[in-house]
Order: sequence, then structure tokens, then C-alpha cells
Amino acid sequence: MNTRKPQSLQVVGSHAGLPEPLLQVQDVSLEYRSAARTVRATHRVSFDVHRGDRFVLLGPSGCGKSSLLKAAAGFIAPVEGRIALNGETVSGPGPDRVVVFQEFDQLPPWKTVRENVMFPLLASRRLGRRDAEARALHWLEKVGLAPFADAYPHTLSGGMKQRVAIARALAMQPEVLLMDEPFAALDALTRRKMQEELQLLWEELRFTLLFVTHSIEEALVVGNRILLLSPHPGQVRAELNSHQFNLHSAGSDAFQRATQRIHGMLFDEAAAAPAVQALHRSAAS
Ligand SMILES: Nc1ncnc2c1ncn2[C@@H]1O[C@H](COP(=O)(O)OP(=O)(O)OP(=O)(O)O)[C@@H](O)[C@H]1O
Repeated sequence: MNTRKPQSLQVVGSHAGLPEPLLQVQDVSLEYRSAARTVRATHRVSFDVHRGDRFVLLGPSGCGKSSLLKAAAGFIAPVEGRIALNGETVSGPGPDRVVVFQEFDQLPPWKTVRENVMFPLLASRRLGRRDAEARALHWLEKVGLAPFADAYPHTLSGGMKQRVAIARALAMQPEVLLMDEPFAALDALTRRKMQEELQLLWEELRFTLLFVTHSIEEALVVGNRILLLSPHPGQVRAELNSHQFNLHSAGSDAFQRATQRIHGMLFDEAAAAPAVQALHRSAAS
């Protein structure tokens, strides 16, 4: 658990001295094209995710957060720019990037909890049936659902379904776990509990996380780095270090100040300008 005293938010500039990023998003523009029109979802967005990061994409509805996550997953291709994992251009989906979605129906209802977790391990031919079953049970234990291994998804609460989806994703041991507003459909108490459980899992396993949310509080609690995106089409407003915050600092003065500052950067052009200038200044130095 992070017990460091909360400090003020730092705008991130240069990453000089850091090892090669695990996931690189370079000048990525994403578009949806139909015969009638073209929608530009993001405009030349760049960011680097390092191994063990809890990297959050934060911005208003429609700024292209989910589109960026889908592009990192390989479901959609950039119209300009490049996404690379371990230096290799992402050209399609792969078992090294697993997505947890918001929707509870991401679990096939005809499979038990155990079979749901086993399914990608078997489909990707990572493991044979016996090993897949052992691994599924291991991960169900980690998320506290081993007693429900033989249950069907419709008998579970929303939070339990999301735990199964997390177990299923982590069982694949992906290079990056991609989460698209995974707790947004849960009630406030369950959402907080799930954020805590995710934090505890990360403390234990140090996986790499790319997490989408439009909640400033959730971004501060979940992330160690936050990319702020402008309204549609999404462009980078600023990148912040937020490792000093966690569920225990939520509600503190420093947390409230950080929330207000981010709110200003996201929604108030005048407040955003100095942050972006600071970003450029430190990137140039
Ligand atoms: N399949 C699609 N076809 C056409 N346009 C799309 C499609 N998916 C997304 N868009 C558009 O792309 C833009 C970005 O959408 P996206 O879902 O990535 O934003 P978001 O930041 O995740 O929003 P939200 O927080 O509301 O989920 C929006 O203008 C949206 O209408």
C-alpha cells in the first residue's frame, strides 16, 4: 500500500533515462469512416506506457478514450501514427493484450465461471484442458470467486461478473491489461471495493495496466500516470504523475486540490493552457 505523503500533481515532460516503453502510442489519429461521413476520434495522440505502469486515459465523453484502447488492442488501425508493443507495430488483436470491458455481458452466459476463465487459455492454445483448469481456479481464488467456479454468470452480481472478467484477463498473463471503464456500471460502494481489489492485485503482481475512465477521482485512485485528453477529437492536454494518491488519500485536501486542478485542465481552456505550456517547457529542457 502506498503510504507516501500526498504531494501536488506533477506535469510530466521528458522521459529521458527511462527504459524503452512497453507500449508506444506515437502521433495516433483514429477515424471511423462510413459512406456518409468520417468521424475523427483522436488527433495525433502520443504517450508511452512502461512496464508496471497503471496508465490512465482520462477525458470527457467522446474524446476517444475507448477508441485509443481499441487501437492498442488491435481492433482498429490508426489512420496516422503508430502503436507498438515491445517495439513491434500492433497490427491486430493478440493474447498479449486482453481487454476488460464495462458491459456485464462480456461473459458467455452458457459457460460456467470456471469455463469462462478457461476459454481464452484454450482458444489461444496457451494451455491444455487440465492446466487451463488449474490456472482458472488459481485466478478465481485470487479474486475471491473460487467457491463460484461452477456457477453461471446470470447468478452473479455485477461486481462478481467484473471479477470473473479480471480473473479471465489476468489468467492470460498479458503484456498489458486493457480496461475500458470496467467499474462504471457498478454502484458506488462496489466500484470503490473493485478499485481497492485492483490496487491490491497490482501490489501483488505489478502487471501493466492501461485504464480508461471519465472519472477524475477514479483516475487518481487507480493510476500512477494520467493522460488528459481534450474534448472531441481527443488531443493530449497534459500528462501527470499521480502515484502519490490511492483510496486512502481520497477525500484529503491534496486529493481535492488535484481533482480541482485536473477538472480545470480538462474543462477550462484558460487553466489548461499553463499546464500544456509547462508540458512543452519540460519536454524541451
Ligand atoms: N463505431 C463507431 N462508428 C462511428 N463513430 C464512432 C464509433 N465509435 C466511436 N465513434 C465516435 O468516435 C468518437 C470517440 O468515441 P469514443 O467512444 O472513443 O470516446 P470516449 O472518450 O471513450 O467516450 P465515452 O466516455 O462516452 O465512452 C465519438 O465522437 C464517437 O461518436
